[in-house]
Amino acid sequence: MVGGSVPVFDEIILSTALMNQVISFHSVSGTLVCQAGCILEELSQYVEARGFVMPLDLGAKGSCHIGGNVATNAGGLRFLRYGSLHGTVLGLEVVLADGTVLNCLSALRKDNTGYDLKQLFIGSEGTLGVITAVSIQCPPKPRAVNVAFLEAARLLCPQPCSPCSRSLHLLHPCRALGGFFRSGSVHPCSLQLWSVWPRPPRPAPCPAMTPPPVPGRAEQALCPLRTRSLATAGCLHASPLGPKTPSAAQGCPGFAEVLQTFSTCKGLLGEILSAYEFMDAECMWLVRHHLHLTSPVQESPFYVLIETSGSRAEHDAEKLNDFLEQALRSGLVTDGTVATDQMKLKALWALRERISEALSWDGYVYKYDLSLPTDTLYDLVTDLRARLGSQAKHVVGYGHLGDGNLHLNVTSEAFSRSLLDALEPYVYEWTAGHRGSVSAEHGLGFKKKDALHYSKPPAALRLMQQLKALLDPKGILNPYKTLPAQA
Ligand SMILES: O=C(O)CC[C@@H](O)C(=O)O
Ligand SMILES: [Zn+2]
Repeated sequence: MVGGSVPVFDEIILSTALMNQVISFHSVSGTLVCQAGCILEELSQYVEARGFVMPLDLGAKGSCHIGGNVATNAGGLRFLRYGSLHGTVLGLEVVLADGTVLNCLSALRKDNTGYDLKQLFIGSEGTLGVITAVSIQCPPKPRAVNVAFLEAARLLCPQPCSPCSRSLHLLHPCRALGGFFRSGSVHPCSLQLWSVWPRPPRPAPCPAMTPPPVPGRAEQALCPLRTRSLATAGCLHASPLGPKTPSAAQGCPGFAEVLQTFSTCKGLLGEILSAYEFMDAECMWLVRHHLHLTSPVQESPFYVLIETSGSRAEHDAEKLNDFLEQALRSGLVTDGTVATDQMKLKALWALRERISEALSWDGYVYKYDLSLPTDTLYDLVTDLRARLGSQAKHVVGYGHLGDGNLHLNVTSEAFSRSLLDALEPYVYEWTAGHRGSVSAEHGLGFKKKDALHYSKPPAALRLMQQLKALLDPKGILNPYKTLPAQA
């Protein structure tokens, strides 16, 4: 993503792949101590067999090493629940540039003895030392995991109908025309719609809705009190949220609902909420077109994936039902599916996790990984669509909304200098203008190092240079990366 581990000029590649042993695991505390070359997925399987989980999970889990995860301070899909590696890593063994083995491989939860040196190496991208072993706190394995994949709503029937006043809202007559209720009724991927609830009899179509002109194309239906087709959205008639701010409502219809769903979700799911991810309609198009994945919900400008992880299935299901009921009743969400079994969970996660892969099939990809205040996070995407026009093939936004992390990706048939010039420094300036970060979770590597000053003041850059000079005076550790040539 940022070329952090890619040799560019005269580097020597150092692989820790053979350092792949678990050193110890404490079955009461859940503290895992292992060598740096252990593959994340293998560690996950190891600790899961003992009733724990790794505090991080990434799309790249099948190949990435824990040492690299720590060196890059990888974020990923469990960040919302378990936080940053700055919190879960208890200790590190690091080889310094002069060959000193710095053994700070503590397994203690509390150790307030002076500077917390391990923190310097977490996220340093190998520029200050080579991580050779990691001590990490693993949380207990949740006994119940649910994933809900939802269509963020911008469609509300202006006429409340009695048959759909509770959780059956999903069977709102307006929706009976589309989605899972089309002929066949069960989606090819066989995910059951709201399998947590019994399926009620199908109600008659709502008279307030015009039937879709083409059978099965429910997205073309027009609500008479709305001005635009459901596919293009934009009509906020009867929105449960009332008037929106221009940025959230006019800039990107539907995103206000994504945000409001997140607030509702935090309030109602509380401690069992473990992921809140979002993707826009173009992402869905890409995974469908390039990877042939099928969407379990109808066309929508935005989709959200919510994961809960808890210790008692009934308790979690009850909480999730309450949340879904509220989200559906208030019209924040209009369609969705819930999964509890492994295969279905994976199928839903794949829609989100494989966006990056789908993008790489689309052409040349310009990638940005930004931290932004959530309420303005998507404005950059809409702004760029207008700015780039037909120069770009796709401008997409997705990411870890729960962490305020936008993955902004732009594709074009081939690399274009003029497109890059339209993107940079514009994206960085926009981000700095909103007090965001130019790298939320992927680091700076080779490609983003010169953008560091957009997120750090000159004094911080100077201190970083001084630390580098102190720990690696000859500049042999991951040279040309992370720090700009001149502070
Ligand atoms: O490719 C990207 O833009 C992000 C990749 C990864 O961090 C993800 O969340 O899918
Ligand atoms: Zn990510």
